[in-house]
Amino acid sequence: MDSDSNPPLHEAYEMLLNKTRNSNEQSGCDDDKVVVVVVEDTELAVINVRHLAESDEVRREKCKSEIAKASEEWGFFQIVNHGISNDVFSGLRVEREKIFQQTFEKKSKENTFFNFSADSYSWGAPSATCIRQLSWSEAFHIPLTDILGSSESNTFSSTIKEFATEVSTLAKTLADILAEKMGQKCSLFEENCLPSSCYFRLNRYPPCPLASEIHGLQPHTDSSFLTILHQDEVGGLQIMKDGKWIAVKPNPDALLIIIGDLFQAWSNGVYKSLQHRVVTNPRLERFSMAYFFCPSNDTVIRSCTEKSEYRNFSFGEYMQEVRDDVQKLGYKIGLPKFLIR
Ligand SMILES: O=C(O)CCC(=O)C(=O)O
Ligand SMILES: [Fe+2]
Repeated sequence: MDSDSNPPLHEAYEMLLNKTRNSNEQSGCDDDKVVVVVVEDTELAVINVRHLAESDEVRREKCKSEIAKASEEWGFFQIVNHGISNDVFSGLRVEREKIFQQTFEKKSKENTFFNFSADSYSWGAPSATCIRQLSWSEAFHIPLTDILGSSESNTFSSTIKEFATEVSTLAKTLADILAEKMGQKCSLFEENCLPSSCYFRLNRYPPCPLASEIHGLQPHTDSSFLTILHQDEVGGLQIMKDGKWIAVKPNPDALLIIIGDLFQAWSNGVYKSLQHRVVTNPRLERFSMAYFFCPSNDTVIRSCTEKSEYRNFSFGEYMQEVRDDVQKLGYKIGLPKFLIR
């Protein structure tokens, strides 16, 4: 990628390094290195979702149970035969290239061609106060309402629209299965998680010569009900299980499903919102794209169980807390703030 396109990550790194050297402030940054922990490269569950369309009920139910079990035990699974065509992904790759190749200056400004607001673009973690909070990456985080609601016609918006239509059906199918396995038949997703309330994110991780020291993306949970993630062949995604980071081997045929905070709150902790992070690569550029299955801002998330660990909250309120914490602290707190004490 052209040097004009890259965000000033090196400068941000130097600045944070100097800041750490010159100050004794701790501010949640007591450990300025990425903690090196055991990484196991295991075979993670791969679920063939074609079975959901089978006439044989036993096979259908078995597949649904696998989905629920993985969401309870891991908060993560991979799916194959998901029905989203390779053509859609090829189209997305072309558009992604175009959008990241623009100059950094252009990316950071309001973009009328792509119809994005300036805050769709982010890089490096702007409110990082120490190196541990720096993410060696850039991203476009796009509210799908900006694209689906626009009459703008260009290859970027038509490719995203096509993807959004296919992926939203998949997301809703998975969410309905998870609700059914909690004994709930509800209209929550049908009524509140419309394609236009969801988000699409394009991530780019430039090669990082300081690989062992910095994250590509700092550890976090997703604020969605669930996330559908596509990663390229480079690798770097790690998930947290029983206190260990586990590397997710790239599988070109699979999509990754990550349970987010809203499902954890809604299921009162039965489904686990998964901590994950991306580690950098010293030589290779990496890309990923994520679809966040989210409700409208005014949707109230209340547990489907009689008693809940979490108080009720609206999605809008939740996101506001997340934004405020990231701004103030450099990182997200998320669900622990909503625990009933
Ligand atoms: O790049 C990846 O593999 C993970 C991206 C991610 O976690 C996110 O965008 O929330
Ligand atoms: Fe994530």
